[in-house]
Amino acid sequence: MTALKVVSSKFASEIDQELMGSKVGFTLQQLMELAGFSVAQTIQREYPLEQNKNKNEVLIIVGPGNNGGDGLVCARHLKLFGYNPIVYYPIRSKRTPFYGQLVNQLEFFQVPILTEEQSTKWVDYLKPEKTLCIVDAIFGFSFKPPIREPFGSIVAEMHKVEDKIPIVAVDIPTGWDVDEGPVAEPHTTPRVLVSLTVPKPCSKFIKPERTAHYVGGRFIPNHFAEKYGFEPFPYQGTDQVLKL
Ligand SMILES: NC(=O)C1=CN([C@@H]2O[C@H](COP(=O)(O)OP(=O)(O)OC[C@H]3O[C@@H](n4cnc5c(N)ncnc54)[C@H](O)[C@@H]3O)[C@@H](O)[C@H]2O)[C@@H](O)CC1
Ligand SMILES: [K+]
Repeated sequence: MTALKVVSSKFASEIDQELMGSKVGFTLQQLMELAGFSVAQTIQREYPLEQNKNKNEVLIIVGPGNNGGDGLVCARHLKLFGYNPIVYYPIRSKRTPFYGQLVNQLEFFQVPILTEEQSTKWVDYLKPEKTLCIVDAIFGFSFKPPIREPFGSIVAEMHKVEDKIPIVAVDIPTGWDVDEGPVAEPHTTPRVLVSLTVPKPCSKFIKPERTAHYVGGRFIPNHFAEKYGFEPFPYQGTDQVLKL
């Protein structure tokens, strides 16, 4: 058990900017690949296929920003791990051509992405007998409540099924205020939270008996963590995630 250390939404975005600034020089693509990979690795730890013989579907709900991008990457890795990911991507980002490339990769990997027509019936893809978990890649640390449509209705539907089908939240449980936690409706309560780089303050509101907490996105050196005032996480070996 590691002492929980958090950074505010303001620091989280500063960390991002510094990593992708001219001095350090990471690209968004590099960080997103590791972030999405770490979410897929967490799912493999929490819901191994060997222990879930008749279930292999994972519904990945993808939002319009970088949190959504992490979800697209996660879907590709899950497919490689032997899962059957299905992607629901209601508002496709045009922010950079990179999102289109991630979608092309999913098509290449034969990962289904719900069409506009299928999207109206996306809840039909939530089947407790088949769906291992839902990946909440809707919003991350740039979310500001109140939630706008169509995501308000989507989150309300997720909340209805969350006791039957576990939700794995990427970085922030969607609907939660990044610093204040589950203060607004609608919101979901995940079974698993994967904090990226370092947990955000809202993670203090998760209940350990309900939600397993992992940190992933293993891409910063120890001196950088210390500069932002948090202890480096003791990842083991080649692991991309650490259960807190
Ligand atoms: N260093 C890191 O930790 C990394 C973070 N990444 C991911 O990037 C995320 C942050 O990405 P972004 O800054 O793109 O932001 P988000 O993905 O959190 O969300 C931004 C999008 O949400 C919309 N939005 C915000 N509030 C809304 C509301 N109330 N209703 C409806 N739409 C709303 C915005 O218009 C924008 O399109 C992180 O949480 C993490 O998942 C990774 O992709 C890369 C590395
Ligand atoms: K999320």
